Amino acid sequence: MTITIALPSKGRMKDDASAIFERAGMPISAVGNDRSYRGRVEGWDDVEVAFLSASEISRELGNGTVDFGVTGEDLMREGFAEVDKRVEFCARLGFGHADVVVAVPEIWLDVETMADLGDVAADFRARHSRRLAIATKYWRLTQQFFSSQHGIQLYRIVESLGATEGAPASGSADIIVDITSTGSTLHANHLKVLQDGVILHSQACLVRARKESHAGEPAVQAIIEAVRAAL
Ligand SMILES: Nc1ncnc2c1ncn2[C@@H]1O[C@H](COP(=O)(O)OP(=O)(O)OP(=O)(O)O)[C@@H](O)[C@H]1O
Ligand SMILES: O=P(O)(O)OC[C@H]1O[C@H](OP(=O)(O)OP(=O)(O)O)[C@H](O)[C@@H]1O
Repeated sequence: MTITIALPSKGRMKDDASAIFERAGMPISAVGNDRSYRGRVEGWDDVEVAFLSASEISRELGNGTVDFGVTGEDLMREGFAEVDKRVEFCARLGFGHADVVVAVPEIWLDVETMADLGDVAADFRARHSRRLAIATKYWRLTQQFFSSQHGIQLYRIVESLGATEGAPASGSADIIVDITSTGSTLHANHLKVLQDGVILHSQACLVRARKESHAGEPAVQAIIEAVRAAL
C-alpha cells in the first residue's frame, strides 16, 4: 500500500514540518524540481509526499484522500464536525502555536468574561435594535463555543476572510473570534481577549485519516512512532 503524507508547500509551517521529518529519519525531497508538488521520503519507498497549503491539508485529511498530514488543529476542528471520528491527532509538533480567541474592544470595561458577554448579547437588541455581530472566519468553532458551551444564542456571525481585527473599528462587527500568537495585532486594534475566551490552543499536529486500510499496516505505525520519537 502506498501511504500519502501531505505537508505544507508554503506558509509558516513549511520549514518546521520538513525539519521534524528530517529528525524522524524521514528526509523529504521534491520529485523533479523544487517547485514540484510531489515528494518522496528517502528510504521509504511506499511513502509519497503531497505538498499542499495548510487549509487544503485539513480538507484532504477530513475527506480521507491522504493518509497523514501536518496541519493546524484549528483548521481541522473548524473544517469538520466530529473531527475525532474522521481523523486521529497522532502528535502535537510544538510549532504553529496560535490561540483561537474571543476578543472585544478594550473600552468595554465591564466585559471581562463570557458571562459578561452573554449579558451584553441579551441586552443588545433592546439597546441597538440589532444582534451582537461577531466577525470571524471560524464559524463552526464560534457557534460551538457561544451556543453549545456558553448558552449564548443572540448573535450574528459576519464572515471575515481577512483583517478581522479591524472589524470593530470599521463598524462591520462588534467583536471578533480570530487566532492570535503574539497578541500584537489585537493590541494594535485596541481589542482584549476575555478571561475565559480562549476557544482552542492550536498548534501544528501530525494527523492521520482514519481508514480501514491502515489496520495492520506496519508502515502506518512506523511513521507515527518515528515522528513521535523526533519530538
Ligand atoms: N500568527 C499566526 N497567524 C495565522 N496563523 C497562524 C499563526 N500562528 C500559527 N498559525 C497557524 O498556521 C496555520 C495556517 O498556516 P498558513 O497561514 O501558513 O496557511 P496557508 O498555507 O496560508 O493556508 P491558506 O493559504 O490555504 O490559508 C493555522 O493552523 C494557524 O493556526
Ligand atoms: O497575535 P499576532 O502575532 O499579532 O498574530 C495574529 C495575526 O496573524 C494572523 O494573520 P496573518 O497576517 O498571518 O494572515 P493570515 O491570517 O492570512 O495567515 C492572524 O489572522 C492575526 O491577524
